[in-house]
Amino acid sequence: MSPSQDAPLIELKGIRKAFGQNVILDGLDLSIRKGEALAIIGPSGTGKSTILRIIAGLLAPDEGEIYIQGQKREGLVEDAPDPVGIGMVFQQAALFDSLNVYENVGFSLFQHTHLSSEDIQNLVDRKLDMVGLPGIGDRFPAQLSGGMRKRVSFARAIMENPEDVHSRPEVLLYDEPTAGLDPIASTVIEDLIRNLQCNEVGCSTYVMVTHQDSTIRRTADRIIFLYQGKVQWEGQVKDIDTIDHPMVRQFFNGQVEGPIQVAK
Ligand SMILES: Nc1ncnc2c1ncn2[C@@H]1O[C@H](COP(=O)(O)OP(=O)(O)OP(=O)(O)O)[C@@H](O)[C@H]1O
Repeated sequence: MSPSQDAPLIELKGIRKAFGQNVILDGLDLSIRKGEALAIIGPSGTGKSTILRIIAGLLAPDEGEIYIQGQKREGLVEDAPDPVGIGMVFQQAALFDSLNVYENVGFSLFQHTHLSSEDIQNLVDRKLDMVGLPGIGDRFPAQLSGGMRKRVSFARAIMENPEDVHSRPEVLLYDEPTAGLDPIASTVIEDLIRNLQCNEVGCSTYVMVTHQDSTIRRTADRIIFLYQGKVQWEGQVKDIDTIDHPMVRQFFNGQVEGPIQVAK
């Protein structure tokens, strides 16, 4: 294997990020390989979403270097495109209240393609089927439950432009995609994330931030545990019930007492 094939797809080196006096990431190193399903876990407020925003090129670190496919990123993604597409699935993305589900999910296709309404309708129907919500295209967001709105947002986030084969990002960043969903709806989304990962030509890469035990177990291969600005533990999903790392045990057992300081 040549060195470039062997290189990580994404590499963060010595990343430091503070908001005011509050140091969130403190010399973070992280490598992500092509085809990996990585979960970043850790207590609330430890900087998991901040890492996703830095990887996506939406937020600049104060210090440190970011390499995408071996190429050093200068500035933000808006300054220079990355050599591979990196997409972020914002689960909280609000739907447009004045548009129905069909118009919301097909929004980018209406804006950026010349597809017919019928073609867009078919593509939207397929995505709604995938998120387990067939036949709701005519409804408006106000007529949906909170969980249904999240799944519609998800359907919109994974909509691809069939006129542009490159519209599908090679790396997807998921920020708490199953938060607030019931266990069955969570399973639908978890399976979908896994099924979307691999196709005939290979496996794409994703980074998952989640607090949901089922989502960690069902969507991740590798896990990093973040606390106090650094990676405290790194391992495989299969290790989480047997590893005796005190922070990992406290986290999965939901214990108040332990090395992780609980904000009271
Ligand atoms: N733009 C910002 N300005 C000021 N502080 C910020 C900003 N963005 C994030 N923070 C702070 O940085 C810290 C880390 O936030 P972040 O959202 O990355 O944590 P998280 O681990 O994803 O948390 P959670 O699990 O609760 O979603 C928090 O204390 C947050 O208040």
